[in-house]
Amino acid sequence: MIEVSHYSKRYGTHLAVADLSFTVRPGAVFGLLGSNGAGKTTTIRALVGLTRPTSGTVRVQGFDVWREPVRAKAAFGYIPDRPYLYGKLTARELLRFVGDLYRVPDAASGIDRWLEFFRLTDFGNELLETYSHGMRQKVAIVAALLPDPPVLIVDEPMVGLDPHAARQVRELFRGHADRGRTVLLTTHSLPLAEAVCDRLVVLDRGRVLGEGTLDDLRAQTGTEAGGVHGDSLERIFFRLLEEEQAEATRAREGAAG
Ligand SMILES: Nc1ncnc2c1ncn2[C@@H]1O[C@H](COP(=O)(O)OP(=O)(O)OP(=O)(O)O)[C@@H](O)[C@H]1O
Repeated sequence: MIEVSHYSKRYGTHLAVADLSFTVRPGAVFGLLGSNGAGKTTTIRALVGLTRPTSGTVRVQGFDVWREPVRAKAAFGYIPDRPYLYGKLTARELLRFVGDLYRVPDAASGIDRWLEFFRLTDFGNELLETYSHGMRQKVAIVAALLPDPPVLIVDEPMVGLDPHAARQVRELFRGHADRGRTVLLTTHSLPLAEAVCDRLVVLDRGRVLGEGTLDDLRAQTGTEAGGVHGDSLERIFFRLLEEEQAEATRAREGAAG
């Protein structure tokens, strides 16, 4: 379970996220969407304890990430957009380290299974500094999933993955939620969001433009109803941005006139 309540983050005078609230329940995949600079990574960084909220609270599995960081951090796996992996370790060494840290039972056979799943078995004993970007991304995904965390937090998961791996990862996230876990992801990939997310928040410049299921967003934007003929998320996303821009223009003209 993830609970974000009236979260705001200010960098100097710049308000990066303004009064954001949402809840992600077990069994759901929740998507955080938005343009560049919308505040997605800022929100993720608060959820994983890397930045302190200016105001509001963020909770993971009921633990306030700032007040009870160790308990909160034990409950989630985090896949960052640019994962840092120790280059002088092999993939197996890194994953054994993660297995020990989270006290994963029978980690060795889990590691074997994961390496095989991502076609990395032949490279398991190579140093991570020799891995390609996509291979590193796969290792970061395995490191987050090896402890089978109740909550999975993912920032831009598909960057650098080939189409086969991208499909595997999509199915992994859906499967994780379907086993009663909680998944939150940010993405620029509207097809990914459309394929796996139960609910979405669309952010722009730190503010919420829309929230809900795809059908809720269709209703909010007056786009076509759901089902096979329903509007795609892409059209809804652009409609929300257009509405926001039209409103900003009206406000500017009102202020000028
Ligand atoms: N450490 C920081 N110091 C100052 N401003 C920051 C910092 N981190 C982010 N920002 C600002 O906060 C806003 C939101 O940035 P954020 O990285 O959360 O966006 P994003 O939605 O993840 O964008 P993208 O899709 O481009 O990754 C931006 O205006 C950015 O310039």
